[in-house]
Amino acid sequence: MQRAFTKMHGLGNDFAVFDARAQPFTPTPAQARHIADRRRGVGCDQLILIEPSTRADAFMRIFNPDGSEAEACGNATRCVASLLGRSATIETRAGLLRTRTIDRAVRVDMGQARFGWQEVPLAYAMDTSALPVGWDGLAHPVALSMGNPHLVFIVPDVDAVDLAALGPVIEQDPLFPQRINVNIVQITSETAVRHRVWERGAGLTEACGSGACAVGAALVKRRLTHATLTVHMPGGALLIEVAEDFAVAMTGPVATAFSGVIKL
Ligand SMILES: N[C@H](CCC[C@H](N)C(=O)O)C(=O)O
Repeated sequence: MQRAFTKMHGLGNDFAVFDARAQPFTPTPAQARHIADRRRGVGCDQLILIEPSTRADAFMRIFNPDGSEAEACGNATRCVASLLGRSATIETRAGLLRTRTIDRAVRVDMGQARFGWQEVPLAYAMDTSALPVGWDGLAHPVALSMGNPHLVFIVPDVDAVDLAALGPVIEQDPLFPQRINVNIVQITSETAVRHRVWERGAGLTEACGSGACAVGAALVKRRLTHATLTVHMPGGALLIEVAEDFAVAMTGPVATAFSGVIKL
């Protein structure tokens, strides 16, 4: 079987996007791993499927390179929104997301950050605004869900953290029944931060949209920054706006690299 795809990225967080609205396609975990493989397949941080939806302009499914399916993907939501036109509603497992494309930037209402321990989820009850846990100098993170699970550690210097070593250990800790995305953030001013991420099921990526939203919500929860802030990641920056009810909006660029066909 041959399948056409569009290779896109949001700040270097890259995706193989398959439009499955006309031709249904559900990759097996092995096929998702093959497509994401940067030597044997297309190569991407996530495989994205656009499917029909009865509630929105499209349903978006998200597969990590390890074959696991995720509930949310901020950067891919911006990419798919840019394919659907000026303002679109996209349904994911996390719910309905409203998007608006203004020139080359896309704004996504990513929904409310959820801080309940069962919403993250954690394996048992804890104060999610400062978990009483630590790993090699990373301590007292904020735990929350943006539809997908996130941990946010506030650190003095993001470059001093060996995230490649610590990320997988924390991601797989039994405290997180569905594993977790591991974010570290350094506050550089009231309205700007530096962010690095170890993504669940994907590892280190250049940027993480839901992670940037989680960072904004965590810092506002801890009253450490302004509610509108710029999150700087290795691949570029996102504007994050956190509302009173912890609804989070994210605005940033998208790019299409090329189209292709892969044999499965
Ligand atoms: N690895 C994430 C999904 C992709 C998130 C990221 N690429 C984004 O832009 O939000 C997870 O398993 O929850």
